[in-house]
This record gives sequence, C-alpha cells and structure tokens, in this order.
Amino acid sequence: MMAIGAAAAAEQFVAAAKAAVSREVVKDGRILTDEFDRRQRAAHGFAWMATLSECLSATAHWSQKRASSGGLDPLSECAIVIGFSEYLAQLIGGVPMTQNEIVRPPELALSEAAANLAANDCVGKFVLADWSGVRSELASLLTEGHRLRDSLDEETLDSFRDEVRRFADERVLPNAHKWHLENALIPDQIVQEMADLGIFGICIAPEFGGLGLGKLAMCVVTEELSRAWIAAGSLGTRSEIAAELITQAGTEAQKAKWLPKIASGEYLPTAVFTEPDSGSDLGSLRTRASRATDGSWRIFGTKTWITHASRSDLMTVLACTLPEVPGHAGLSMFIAQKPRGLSDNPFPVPGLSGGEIEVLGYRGMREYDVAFDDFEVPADSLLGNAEGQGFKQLMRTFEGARIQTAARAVGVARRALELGLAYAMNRKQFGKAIAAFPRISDKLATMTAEILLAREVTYSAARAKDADRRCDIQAGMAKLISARVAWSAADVALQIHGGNGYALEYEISRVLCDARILNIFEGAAEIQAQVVARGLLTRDAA
Ligand SMILES: Cc1cc2nc3c(=O)[nH]c(=O)nc-3n(C[C@H](O)[C@H](O)[C@H](O)COP(=O)(O)OP(=O)(O)OC[C@H]3O[C@@H](n4cnc5c(N)ncnc54)[C@H](O)[C@@H]3O)c2cc1C
Repeated sequence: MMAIGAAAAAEQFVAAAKAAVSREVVKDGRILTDEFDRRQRAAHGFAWMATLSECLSATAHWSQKRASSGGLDPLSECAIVIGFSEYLAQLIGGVPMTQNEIVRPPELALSEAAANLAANDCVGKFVLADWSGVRSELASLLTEGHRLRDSLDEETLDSFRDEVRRFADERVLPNAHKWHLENALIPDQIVQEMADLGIFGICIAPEFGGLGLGKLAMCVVTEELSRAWIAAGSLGTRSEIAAELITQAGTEAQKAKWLPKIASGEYLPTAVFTEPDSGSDLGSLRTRASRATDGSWRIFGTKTWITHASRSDLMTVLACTLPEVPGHAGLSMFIAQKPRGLSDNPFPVPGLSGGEIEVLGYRGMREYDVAFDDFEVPADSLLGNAEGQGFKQLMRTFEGARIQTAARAVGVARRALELGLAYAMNRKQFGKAIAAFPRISDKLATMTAEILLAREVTYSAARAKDADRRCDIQAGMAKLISARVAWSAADVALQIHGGNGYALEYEISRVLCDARILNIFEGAAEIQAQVVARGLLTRDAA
C-alpha cells in the first residue's frame, strides 16, 4: 500500500537525520549539552522531522486497518492523499517549526537523504502529482456534509463519545462564546453535569469511584469538550494530573482520601507549578516548604499562571523542601486543600493571596498569580510521604498530560474547521459561495487532512499508554503537532471569515485566541521539540 511504503521511506529519512545530528551532539550515548544547545535548530528540526514521520506512520497503519475492515470512507481517502503529499513535501523541502523557522534538509547535511526520499516510488506518487482535483473533491465532500470518521470501532468509546458530544452540543457550544466574552467561569451547573457524566474520573480506578477507562477514552471526551470550548476540555486536565500523581505516587491513605472526591468532581484540583522566574525550567523554582515542629508544612513563595486557582479545592503544589540539593532533586509535591474563592475574595484563607491575570483566550477557569506566605498544610499532604521526589512524580504524569493536551488541540482544530466551512459555504462574493474558490477550498481540504494526521498520532500515543508501553516521545510528538495544527486551522479559518473573523462577535475570534495557548503550556513547542530530540537521540544510543 502506497501510504505504508511512503511512511517507511520517511522513517528511513528520519534515521538519516538522527545519524547526522548524533554525529554532532552525541558522544558515547550521551548528549553533549553545549553542542546540543549550539546546534539546537538542527536538533529541533530533527525532532520535527521525526514528528511528521510519526504522523505518517500512525495514519498509514490506521488506514491499512480500516481498509481491511470495512474500507476507508471517501473523505479519509482524500485526506490521506493531501496529508501525505504535504508532510512528505515538507520533509523533502523544509519543515516549519514556527512561521519563521523552516528547517531544511541541507542544514542537517541531508540533501542526499532528501533526494532519496523524493526518489522513492511510493513517496513520488504523493509528491510528484498535482492534487488540486483531490483537494477540490475533499472540499466538495465537506460541503455535502461528509465529516472525518469519529468511530474508533469500539462500542464503549463510541457511545461515550456520542454522549459527551450531545452534552457539549446542547450545553456548552451554544454558550461558550458568550461566556468567553463575559470572562465568566464555566457555570457550576455545567461543572456538575460534567461530573455526572464521569468526566473527572475517566482514568481513576472504579474502586476509588472513577470510570476506570484509559487515555484513549480521555482523548475522545477531551476532544469533544474542547471542540465546544477549550475551557470545558481543560477543566478535567487538572483532575487528570492530580489523580495520576496520587494514583502513581500517593500512599494508600492519600488515594483513599483524595481520589473519590476528585472522581466525583466534589474537589476540583489546580496545578501549581510555574513561577515568575521558572516556567520551562522548573528545576530553578524558588517556592519553599519547610516542616514545622508539629509535623505540618509551611509554604512560602510566589506562583504564576495558575489556572482555576480560585474556584478549586485542591492544589498540587511543587515546592523545594531540600534547598541544599540543587535542581529537580530538591523538589517535593504537596496535595494541599484550600477553600473555594469568593467573588470578592479569591483566596479566603490565611497564607494564600493572589490576583487574576487577564488573558486573550482560554477563559472559563481564569488564571492567577498566587502568593504563599506561611501557608499551612497538614503533615500528610506530602505526596507519597517522600521528599525530593516531586519532579520525578510530576514527570510520570507528562505522558498522559501531553496526550490530553494533544486531544484538546484536535478538538479546537475541529471547531475551527467547522466554522471555516460554514462561513465559506454561506459567504458569497463575485456571485458565488467563496467555498467554490480553490484558495478557500484548498484551505478546508488541508485543514481536514492535518486534523486527521494529528488525531491519529494522538490516538496512537494514547493506545500505547493504555497498553502500558513507554510513550513519552510519541506523546510529546502528538502535543507538538496537534498544537501546530490547531493554531494553523484557527488562523486559516479566521482568514476564510475575512474582516468578520476579526470581530469579537464571531466565534472564530475566540477559537483563534484559544488555539494560541496550545503551543505554550504543557511544554512550550520549543521545549517539546527539545524533549523529543533528546529522547530520540538517546534511545538505543548507548
Ligand atoms: C493560559 C495559561 C495557563 C497556564 N496554566 C498553568 C497552570 O495551571 N499551572 C502552572 O503551573 N502553569 C501554568 N501555565 C504556565 C505554563 O506552563 C508556562 O507558561 C510554560 O511552561 C512556559 O513557561 P514561561 O511562560 O515561563 O516561558 P519561558 O520558560 O520563559 O519560555 C519563553 C520562551 O522561550 C522558550 N524557551 C525556554 N527555554 C528554552 C530553551 N532551552 N531552548 C529554546 N527555547 C526555550 C520557550 O519555549 C518559550 O517560547 C499557564 C500558562 C498560560 C499562558
């Protein structure tokens, strides 16, 4: 099959890229840090190349499976052709890491490997043809009402998706833009309805009141909620992180105490990690926790960008407890309870204060600066009762959190496509609907293709996680590409709206702002590329 052959050829190209970068920045299986930083563009370019290749592989395998069990629908067939031709052409000609950083094969001494890739029969079939007819066919299918296939051929997941989509369509989507413009919190009633659907306990074990489902289920739910509003898809992120921290590292008493309340939605958690001077580099954080004579802990320090800090009940706080130990090894994680904020007093408890940070998008939970000044937490709040393990404990949640963020991005991208399509079909210029012009239909076609590829790599990472396979690199790749796809889809859909897209009144203006954050949090794109590159360069390197 052409897609499988092309994906295999892309993997060979990536192997050549790995060899080229390794020669410069790896010695005896270890990264040479100074060289790696100096050659960051090449290393990150390699990570991006590997990410595109992973998208091709995941999609090729999915399409092969579909083809042998019921066949591919016409929309997916077109999307695969468009997606493969585009990503293969990027591998051969240059991969955009951001709008103004396109990494090209000669920069990594890969001219010959790129020529070999282009010369591959399967690849050639994708990149040497004019696919304008397929793009136009794909756009026509969209205008006729065809959509990307949602079914995962798993009854439980498909019916869960249907249920959550119904809820999102009826309760969230019609109000999301109004709530965004009002800078309102997601209403308590909506939070309760999400809790009733089991959304805060998807991956929590049934013995603790959760649904006991896996990351693939989490992706499906997150995608549907984020399609309606990124805030709805992100509310559960904090529950997911807190529950994973406690499940993996908590004592039995901590599990019994916190997990049922998180699963039921009675306690909404907030993740308290970032500081004004420590964002990507959490190892440098300054918040301190020290043990008092009665065994309780006292926290001092300033955190920033804390989402949902006020209306939450439980903080997962990363703080330094071993100041004599440098970097990550001195950090510990606390599960600290707090009262919910009031409208005139966001932090009604001694030792905690803070204020809201006004933001472009990603509203509904609100972001805060939070100051800890002798904030007391009980002795049993130290996660796992283990000092110096906080960063390691947090790292173990990265796979799940990145997969979840990738799913949020896919949901946002899907909404952008829906809005762009609807506008293109209704807006008439020069006597016809603008969807009839190739520069508009091409945008819709490529958006669809990119969403398919980003979604498949995200699902593939989720399946690996559910099968207990290590998937840190794949999860990072899924987050990296899905955030790019969401931003591109939102920007392009806004372009389709012309001037109206720039009006606050139109939903796409919000989707653009919501999409922008995905490249920044949960590992900024540069950090994600760094992690993917380091992971790939050291995997099997020794
Ligand atoms: C809306 C929003 C919600 C958030 N919610 C939370 C939350 O709930 N809890 C929480 O703890 N945090 C939260 N954050 C914080 C978020 O995780 C950080 O913004 C993120 O980790 C980046 O850190 P920073 O902003 O300090 O940027 P910096 O780390 O200062 O980075 C600035 C830029 O430099 C780049 N950069 C940094 N280091 C390198 C390097 N070595 N090589 C190349 N480029 C580099 C980054 O990629 C980025 O583009 C939120 C942020 C936002 C904007």
